[in-house]
Amino acid sequence: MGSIKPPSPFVSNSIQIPTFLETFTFMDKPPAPFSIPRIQTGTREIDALLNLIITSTMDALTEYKKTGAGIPTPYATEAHPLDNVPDALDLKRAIRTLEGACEALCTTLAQPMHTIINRSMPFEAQCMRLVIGNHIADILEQFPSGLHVAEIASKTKNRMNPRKLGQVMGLLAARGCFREGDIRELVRQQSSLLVLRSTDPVSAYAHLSTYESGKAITIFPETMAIPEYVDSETTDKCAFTYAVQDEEVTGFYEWFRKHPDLGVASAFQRQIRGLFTEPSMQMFDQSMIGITRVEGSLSIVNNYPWSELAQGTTFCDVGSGFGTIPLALVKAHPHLKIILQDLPNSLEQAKKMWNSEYPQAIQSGVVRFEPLDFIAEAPVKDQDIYYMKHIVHNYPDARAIKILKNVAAAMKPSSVLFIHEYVMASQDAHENPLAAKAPEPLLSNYGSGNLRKYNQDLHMLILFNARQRTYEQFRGLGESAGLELIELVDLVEMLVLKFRKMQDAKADFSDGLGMIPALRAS
Ligand SMILES: C[S@@+](CC[C@H](N)C(=O)[O-])C[C@H]1O[C@@H](n2cnc3c(N)ncnc32)[C@H](O)[C@@H]1O
Repeated sequence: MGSIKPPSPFVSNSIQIPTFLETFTFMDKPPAPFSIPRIQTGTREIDALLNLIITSTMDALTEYKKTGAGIPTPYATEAHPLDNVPDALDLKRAIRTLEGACEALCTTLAQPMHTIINRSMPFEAQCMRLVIGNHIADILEQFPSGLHVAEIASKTKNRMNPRKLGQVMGLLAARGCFREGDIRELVRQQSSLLVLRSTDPVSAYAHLSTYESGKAITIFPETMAIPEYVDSETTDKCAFTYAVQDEEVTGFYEWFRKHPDLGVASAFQRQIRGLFTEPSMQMFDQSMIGITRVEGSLSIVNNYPWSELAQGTTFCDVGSGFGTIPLALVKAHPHLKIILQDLPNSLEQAKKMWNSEYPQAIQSGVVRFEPLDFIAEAPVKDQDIYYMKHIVHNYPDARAIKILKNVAAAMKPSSVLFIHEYVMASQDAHENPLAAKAPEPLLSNYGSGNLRKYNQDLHMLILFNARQRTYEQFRGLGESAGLELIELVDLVEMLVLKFRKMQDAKADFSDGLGMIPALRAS
């Protein structure tokens, strides 16, 4: 037997790999350019991944440093310093690389069977649903130093079985949610779990993902072999409607309206401030507020030159839900005038929310509420800006084009339409001029660093037979509706695509798509 050579020692180019603390102190002295140690393991790709992990960690730490709130620790129990910051684009950028690199390193070094089986057991989603539905985070919040799982179980509505709840909490603790104490059954609240309290919209979004979407994803593989479903492009023949086929609903939204007592609604209806009339839809709207926070959509408020727009510029949110974005916008830029348009029920809820959050906007007429069925009719005419977030992704192409044509019909020549959506990576890396190019050796789409985008794509598939689209697909949809794409705003996780009515001259894309320089993707 030949001798086995010992692995060569890891050399870190004369500089020791700094601990986070040392690194942070180092960065505290601005004039000194900080140098990242070059790690040499003997494998170029591994070195590159390790370096990405270090540099992106430093970038994330810098963001915490900027807030002055300090760096979160894994077991902190207080509110997370950046959880409610509307504009955390630089942190998002750092985490995208960090997650992509960490996962790439693990999947490179782990045995493939380890990776495959881990991916095949997404049990935590249903454990999360159980925990949300039983208000475990609300119970734990009353006991900052922790509570025995048997006591938690005894405080739940149906007095859950403590042993079984313990198993559920054990898995969630292993996945970074909740924290087990020194005695296994002592469970403490962790800061990340504060968002699971029933008053937090992120919790509504998590419940939607695990209950309604959970039903659909479980049955989805079967639908890929059922003749009426396999090639269906309509919302009444998707995985979700198959999962609830006994009820003969025509789609997701109809099911919601029929079930004020199920899903997201049942988990929350007693917790919400009594503002709303229709619990299921109120909770859907809550979950939309949750997703708005998670995906960082509010960063549009700080990353577009709203203040340069003329006094009285009109902004019409088509399919507004609560109108979370215009609410934040008009608070920051009171010279804008807002119209919210949605189906009558949703609009009633929106009006109540604005009345509670910003009544002066209603009193002064800065905001108006105009019912609309965007499939059957055009929105209010001649607005300066039309805005649609998470609307186009709910519909297969034919429907999406119909909706866009209705918007185009309302637009005057100077109007613009903002479509705020996830934009998928396309086969052609050059197709989307703003697509952030992931550093090597990450996958060009950042791999797991962009996981939510891919999950959202599946979400649209199973609930609506729809999809998230590529830049090129958006441009094509726009052209089919008489709209041309003239500008993009990169918000890291999502993009805003700006269209105008098709004019004789094509837009000039040579200058970064007419981007305002400050908004160009980094
Ligand atoms: C996915 S939600 C997005 C809500 C909001 N834009 C946001 O991002 O938070 C879709 C919205 O479209 C509304 N909607 C569905 N069908 C509609 C229709 N035919 N006409 C007008 N609004 C509709 C729903 O009521 C809901 O508020």
